[in-house]
Amino acid sequence: MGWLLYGVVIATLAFLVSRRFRSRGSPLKHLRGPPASWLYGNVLEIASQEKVGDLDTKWIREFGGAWRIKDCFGADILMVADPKALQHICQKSGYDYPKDKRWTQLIRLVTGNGVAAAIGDAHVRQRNAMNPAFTTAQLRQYVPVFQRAGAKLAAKWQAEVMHDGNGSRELTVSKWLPRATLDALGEAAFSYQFDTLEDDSNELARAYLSLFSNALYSGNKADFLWRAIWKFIPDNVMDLIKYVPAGDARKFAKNWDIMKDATEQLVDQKVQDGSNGRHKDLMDVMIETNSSAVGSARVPRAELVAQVTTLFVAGHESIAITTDLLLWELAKKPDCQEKIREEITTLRRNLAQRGDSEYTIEDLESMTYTVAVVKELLRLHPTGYHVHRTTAKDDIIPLSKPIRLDTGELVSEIPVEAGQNIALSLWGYNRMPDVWGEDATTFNPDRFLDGNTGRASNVGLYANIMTFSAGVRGCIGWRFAVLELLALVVELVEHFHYSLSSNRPDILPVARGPTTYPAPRGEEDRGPNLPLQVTLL
Ligand code: HEM
Repeated sequence: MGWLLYGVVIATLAFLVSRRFRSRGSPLKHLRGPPASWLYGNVLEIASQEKVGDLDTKWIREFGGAWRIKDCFGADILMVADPKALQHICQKSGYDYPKDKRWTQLIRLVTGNGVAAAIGDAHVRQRNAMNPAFTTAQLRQYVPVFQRAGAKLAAKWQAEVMHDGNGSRELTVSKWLPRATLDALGEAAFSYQFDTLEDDSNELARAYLSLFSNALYSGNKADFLWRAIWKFIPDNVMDLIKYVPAGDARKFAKNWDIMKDATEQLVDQKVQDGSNGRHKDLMDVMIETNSSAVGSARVPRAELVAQVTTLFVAGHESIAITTDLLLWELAKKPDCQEKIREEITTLRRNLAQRGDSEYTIEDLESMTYTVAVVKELLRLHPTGYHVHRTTAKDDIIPLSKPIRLDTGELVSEIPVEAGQNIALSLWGYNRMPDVWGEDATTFNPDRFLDGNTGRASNVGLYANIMTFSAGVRGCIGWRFAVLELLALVVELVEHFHYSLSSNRPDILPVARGPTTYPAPRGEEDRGPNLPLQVTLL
């Protein structure tokens, strides 16, 4: 029954969509782009490319910093990697380039109507309620939490590698990292102990930990067609989609019910108890900011709950996967591990001299080589490799380097109509030879020590990279993420040496879902899966 409904809706809307796009005469019609099927456009090949970014690399080489790809049913998507275009869209145009409706709908299904899905006034209100939880003063309090989570994971790995007595073992590091980052976020955000490193039976933790695999491309092509028509469905009708007994919606709805019920209880308890004299966690700050807001600036309870689920979803797997990728790069570079260890030795010595056991933001940021490694990793491996936007009004997007149209004409700007979908290639920009030089695809942390932070300036939120996107919809947790990454590197590199697994050395960064992840060749469809040989030093 569900599939019948699915088929009828898709067939009807496909007809409408194709008429709409054929009749419009898009201003993108002379933009060059790859060949595409009418039904699936280029979206299927993006989800099934061998390595994330293979296509972006090919397309940038062929067409320059902006090109046209196709969505399902023949609709145009403007794809950009050009730094000036990204600055214009993300940093200079405020809310003129909102998220593509398909993505906000998907996010609403997964996390409720929190800040990542909210648009317009609701977004401003939610961002304002969240901002005070990410100030330097607040971040200072989260650093010891990151340190404890990393140390606990290191102890776990130590027990694992000592299990058969020889101090070296192949570990699937990606199995453990999301637990450590979820535990850290639980404590920093809520003073809540998930303790998933000890026991993963907590229902709420399981709901969060299984979300990522639910969002992967399962090989069901109909999901792409289904999502392509969401753009044309009014929001109140979309709210009923979770009841359609087919596709992603069903999986997400089940997860959402668990997350929502448990999170409501947590939020209500927090509102009632306050911080009770202990350090304020992220949620205490959000609740306090909200209770002093008046009228329409106040975030209603349902949004507050969605806010929390959003933070948990946005803030744990992203860091876990980035750490996977970081350990993978380090496993290929023993000299790099050694340099990091030298800085950790200095850090521990300084702490001992001060009589401290906990490090601070300044301690972490003074580890210049380690910071350069984290920057370089974030540049080479942006977990969210594409970000999707649309245009709220007609506009002209400037380019830093002209591109050639199919007429042969060279242009330095692209006119766009209201409602045009745009894919921002964060991956493409981060690896553009025009910006990063001829070694753009090489892992070389020294570029950040040599002051080569890219030839385009003031792009993105950190280190001139687009990994955290930018502007009003840029990542609110970017500094939280960088500090947690640094703390994890300290705790996980100090006593362990990493090398590639001799059984499965061929690791691919794959793109089966909205975020990339590492997996051995042949095991790409199973989600993050990084085996490394871990040796206790
Ligand atoms: C390495 C880790 C992370 C990466 C690579 C990352 C990346 C991103 C990107 C690219 C966006 C923009 C998405 C879009 O425009 O569609 C984003 C948004 C967001 N991120 Fe992160 N993020 C990371 C960690 C975190 C953490 C730790 C938190 C919170 C604790 C967080 C919270 C958010 C939120 C709430 C948004 C939505 C912002 C809005 O729409 O106003 N992220 N992130």
